[in-house]
Amino acid sequence: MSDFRQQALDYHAFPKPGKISVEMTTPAESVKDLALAYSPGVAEPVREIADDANNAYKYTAKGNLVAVISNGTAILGLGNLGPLASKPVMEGKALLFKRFAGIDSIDIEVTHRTTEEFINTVANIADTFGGINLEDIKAPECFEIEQELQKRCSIPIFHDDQHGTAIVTAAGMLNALEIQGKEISNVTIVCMGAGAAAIACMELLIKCGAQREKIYMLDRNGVIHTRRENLPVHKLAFANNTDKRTLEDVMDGADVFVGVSGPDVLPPETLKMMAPNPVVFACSNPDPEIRPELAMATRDDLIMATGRSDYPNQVNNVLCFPFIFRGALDVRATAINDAMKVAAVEAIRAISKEEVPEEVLIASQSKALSFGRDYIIPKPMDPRLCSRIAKAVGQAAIDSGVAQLESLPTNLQY
Ligand SMILES: NC(=O)C1=CN([C@@H]2O[C@H](COP(=O)(O)OP(=O)(O)OC[C@H]3O[C@@H](n4cnc5c(N)ncnc54)[C@H](OP(=O)(O)O)[C@@H]3O)[C@@H](O)[C@H]2O)C=CC1
Ligand SMILES: CC(=O)C(=O)O
Ligand SMILES: [Mg+2]
Repeated sequence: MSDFRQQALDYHAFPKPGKISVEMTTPAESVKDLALAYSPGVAEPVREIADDANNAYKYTAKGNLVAVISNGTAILGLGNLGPLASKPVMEGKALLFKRFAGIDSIDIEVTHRTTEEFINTVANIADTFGGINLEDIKAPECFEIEQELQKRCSIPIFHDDQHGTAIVTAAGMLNALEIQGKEISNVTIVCMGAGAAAIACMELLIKCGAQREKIYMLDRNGVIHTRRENLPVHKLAFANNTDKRTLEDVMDGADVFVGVSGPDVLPPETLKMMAPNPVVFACSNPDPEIRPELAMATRDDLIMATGRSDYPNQVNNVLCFPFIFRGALDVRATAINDAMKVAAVEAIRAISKEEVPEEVLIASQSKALSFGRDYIIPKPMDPRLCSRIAKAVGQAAIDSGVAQLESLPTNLQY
């Protein structure tokens, strides 16, 4: 067994199996404590909440609690391995919520027969939480699930693989294009993958100025074009009126490659075909569409990003989901809307251009980091992410009318 594989398994097995636990926040030592915490004292907040549901934010953990919910149908780029196998990833997301944004989070893996059954299960438990982060649910079911839950629930429902990924991709892409001296409105974009992450990334890039006609999206059957039959509706929106059919056809002269598909699908010979100064986001996890070493050895004019922590330029939704939920929870937002997403994009972009604090250099084992080819986007452990993104998102929620509080709380702990 490789060293790293064993280390990863040990990390998950010790000192206790798993990565998260539940802690008490009030004393429970004496008879008096128990009388307050449980019977008879607990009846008082019960009555208050029965009178007014908003009191759940005052007397329970709801307001700082996010459920990470999956059915395991698209676990990273590993595929449909079922709900239980997704648990390490979902515990990981819960760990990241706590570590980076102080949000208590619990993972829930749902076994279901139909999409409707999944939706009913989540809708029926939604009131327990301040927000729901849907994770690793494959397309096309993820679209119906998110839309239906948003209709049925009064808390933010956010499919991280769609919107978290799109927000970080947009922030990184706008910065990378700026460094490469290219305008988003002029670039030709190849998107490998046509699922949850791909559709949301391309839709947000279009909102940021990219032209739909200049986007070529591919799935396992090659380029998605207008003459392909039986395209599902989410792919139809990206059907390009083109004679190009293969990855090579569309990569010839392309400025941007976004990979949200699977491992090793971008051969070096194809990378060579791109226009000068290209941007390559190979974001499939854990194994990217092309390994950075290979890409950098193939040409030296590219900006390269992956979804991984162990290379420069980590384009990964970890830079978004803890902080966008922090902002949403802080103002009791009922939804996460486009205004909040754009606020997150801008906040992430801005931090990338500022001086990097010493603690971030130490945590990322870097001697120096400054805006440029190898630093297009902040490091996840940058403490500015929480305060800056959360405040921008909270304010956007207030301004766009989805916050239940009228202003940002004054006692924020970050
Ligand atoms: N860095 C990050 O932050 C994130 C990265 N990702 C990565 O993106 C990938 C997709 O995730 P997600 O969108 O949630 O999953 P989905 O199951 O919703 O979509 C997967 C898509 O990838 C396509 N695909 C898979 N393998 C290949 C291949 N060999 N060649 C061409 N297309 C392929 C599928 O094609 P078809 O439609 O034909 O089946 C499908 O369109 C994963 O690797 C995941 O790790 C996802 C979210 C965040
Ligand atoms: C990062 C992530 O959410 C994924 O790869 O699915
Ligand atoms: Mg995911």
